[in-house]
Amino acid sequence: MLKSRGILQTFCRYKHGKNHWSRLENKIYTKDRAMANFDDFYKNVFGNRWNSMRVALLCEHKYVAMINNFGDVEKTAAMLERDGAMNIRDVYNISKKNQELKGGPVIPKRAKIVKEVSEFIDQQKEIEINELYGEKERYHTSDLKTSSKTKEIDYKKPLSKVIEENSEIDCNRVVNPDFGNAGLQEFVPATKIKGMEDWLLESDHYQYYSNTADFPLKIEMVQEFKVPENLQLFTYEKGNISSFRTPSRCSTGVFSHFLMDGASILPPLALDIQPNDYVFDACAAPGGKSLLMIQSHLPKVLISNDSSLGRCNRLTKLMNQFIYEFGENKSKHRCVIRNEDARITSEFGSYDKVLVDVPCTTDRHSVNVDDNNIFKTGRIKERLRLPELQSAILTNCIKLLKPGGSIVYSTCSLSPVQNDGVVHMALSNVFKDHGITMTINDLSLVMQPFFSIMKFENPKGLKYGQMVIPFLPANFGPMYFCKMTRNV
Ligand SMILES: C[S@@+](CC[C@H](N)C(=O)[O-])C[C@H]1O[C@@H](n2cnc3c(N)ncnc32)[C@H](O)[C@@H]1O
Repeated sequence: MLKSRGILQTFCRYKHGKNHWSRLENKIYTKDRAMANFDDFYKNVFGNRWNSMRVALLCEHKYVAMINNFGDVEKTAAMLERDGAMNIRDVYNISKKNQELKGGPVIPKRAKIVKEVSEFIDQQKEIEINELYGEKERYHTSDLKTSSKTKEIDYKKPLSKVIEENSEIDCNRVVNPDFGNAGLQEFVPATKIKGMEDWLLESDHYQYYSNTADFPLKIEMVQEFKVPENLQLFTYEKGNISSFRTPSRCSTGVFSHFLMDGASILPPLALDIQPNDYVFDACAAPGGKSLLMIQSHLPKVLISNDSSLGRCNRLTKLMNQFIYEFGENKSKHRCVIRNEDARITSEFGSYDKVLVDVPCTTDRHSVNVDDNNIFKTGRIKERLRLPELQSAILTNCIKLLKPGGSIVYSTCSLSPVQNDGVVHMALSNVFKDHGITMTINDLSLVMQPFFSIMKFENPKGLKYGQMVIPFLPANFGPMYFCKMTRNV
């Protein structure tokens, strides 16, 4: 009797409990919310191409293997070659040579689509601002648009004159007081959407791509790019979905190789670190990109910084697993782990190279894993504030550069707001607040030899940076990165 009651209770729990199949079927998982959000936003940005990116994001992720120079290098290289992997430096050099034999690379063009996208977003913006804030706001927004259009900056003028005139433009503008001093209006601050969080989608409140740059800007095409001699990075060719062996312990006790998203190698490589450079990795944890920079043996000093203590601990653990005697002899490896908010680091003018790999919507993670997902209902404000956080980190990190020093900004998001939009905001901030001007280093030419192993977004669709997009035969990314150099 007792036994049958137990069975009945279990049955009822199963039938009516939270794990009942009908409940599970109807449950909206956080990763589904993330996908619904991306479907809404990215379809408008990428059109039909979003469908193939979407499939790739949901399928198995592709990795590259970085050989650990503190382990048994030859043995690991031989093992990877035996398994059919190719050295990325060889792939790059051969592709480059082939391009030259075919008459040289095609000079890429930018920014046609940007205009179309921005026009579309402008229309959206008008409609949505009216809906959210009423007619009064339309008056302000259109006023702001006209005033910024009527007074264009002449970039050939001396900097001091430009600053003087720029401040005059600011004074003449009708700035919407509800939007703070955001003259460029890239996005509505998260504080302005209080109470609307439940139904807000990404594209409902962000406004980006201000076509008018109210700062002087030079764009230079980078002509030279090299994978450093000390780095041994291996990949399988496009279409080959073999996976790498699990790293094993070497005779020195460290792991043989490190597996990372293939597109993640590009931001630190784009930095083009030179021997004896002082390097700052602003958002370093869990540490893949810092590890790559250490493996190149190029930096004189690398400060690997992260604002999260827990993640700094993960970073230290990673370094101990891959760098021989890291804990005992940090000075030998010239790598220092620091736990600081990169928005307030104040070593201004100190670094030759800075990497800013910011927290973002981590698109691939968000559509696949519920845990630690930024699309959780409780994290809406944090998510909507991301562009503010990203631009504050980038703005401060630009100030850490020596004149002539370079910075690479990167995200693993497809969102134009978090990518070109944040770069635009930071360029505007450093000019307006500190008179710092930057040159965009356009990497679209030197990235072309990577086309044989990764899928890149057409530079026409981007304003400042490059982007590796998810693609089934080469399922890396997404990874956006933009290189800039501080003018003297
Ligand atoms: C995308 S992850 C960085 C990944 C890392 N670069 C790598 O290659 O492994 C972003 C990191 O930024 C850190 N972060 C967030 N806000 C920060 C801030 N204000 N200053 C410094 N780090 C921050 C997070 O703790 C997180 O570890």
